[in-house]
Amino acid sequence: MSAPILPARNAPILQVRELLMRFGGLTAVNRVSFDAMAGDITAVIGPNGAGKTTVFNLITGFYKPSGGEIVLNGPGGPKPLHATVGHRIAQAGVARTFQNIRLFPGMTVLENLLVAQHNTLQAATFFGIGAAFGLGRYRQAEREAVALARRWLEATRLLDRADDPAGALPYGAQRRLEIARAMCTNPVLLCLDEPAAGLNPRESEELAELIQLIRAQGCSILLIEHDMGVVMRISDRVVVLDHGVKIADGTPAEVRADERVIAAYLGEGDEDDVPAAPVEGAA
Ligand SMILES: Nc1ncnc2c1ncn2[C@@H]1O[C@H](COP(=O)(O)OP(=O)(O)OP(=O)(O)O)[C@@H](O)[C@H]1O
Repeated sequence: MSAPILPARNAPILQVRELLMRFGGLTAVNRVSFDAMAGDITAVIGPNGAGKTTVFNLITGFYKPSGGEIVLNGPGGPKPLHATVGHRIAQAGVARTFQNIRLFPGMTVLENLLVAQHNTLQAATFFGIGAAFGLGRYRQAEREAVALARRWLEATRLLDRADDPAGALPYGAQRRLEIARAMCTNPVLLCLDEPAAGLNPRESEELAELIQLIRAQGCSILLIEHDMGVVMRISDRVVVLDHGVKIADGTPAEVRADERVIAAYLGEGDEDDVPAAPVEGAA
């Protein structure tokens, strides 16, 4: 598998410009602009209803914006995601996970990862014709798909559960499987929507390590997360939304010292979520 040609670190992998999303009379995302740098973990945070998931849904093609631009600087050059249909966005190298886990619970763990590679397998086998005739090219593509799945099962510590139904895994393991499935599409940008939701502190710590491992392998990450311990520890840059508007954008240290950010969280009654620094040595 040849490595995709990507922008150098410190060049944007994703450029969001004046992004606008209206639902009837409600402006959920109001002219938001930010860059996500190649090789970075960029967090998008904000109180409930700030517009975070809507931004993700716009980047990944679930919604079409009312205005503005989203450009991915992927292996094939700049791609205007705002004018690209959802499955083409996935093919361009953007993968995502969801707030609510969306696996195939009756399929095995391994099968969930092979289904994620369906498009690659089809393309390698002349849309299934090769498979029907048992062509070598199909078997080769299948071997590569299983090898990629095994690699991510190892990274997510799920290899020993490969043959179990996905629905039988504990919650934290299902969250890791969702990430493994997204990584089996070989993305250049991974969008994680609240990956730490429902995890205990040890699982959150392991998740933070997994996200850092993914970044170390050259995949840029966009992260929505309410767990400020995770966000402040692993993010290179933090974008803060409030009522659909960007109110801050900077390093974790800059953002947590920002008066507007503190006021936005306190104003929403989410005092527990105020982005304070993680306490050293805390469990
Ligand atoms: N499909 C939709 N139709 C109408 N309104 C929507 C739709 N999706 C989101 N909204 C509204 O847009 C606003 C932003 O919602 P969004 O889910 O993006 O916020 P969020 O920051 O992800 O919140 P949370 O942290 O609670 O998940 C909210 O007022 C929400 O009710």
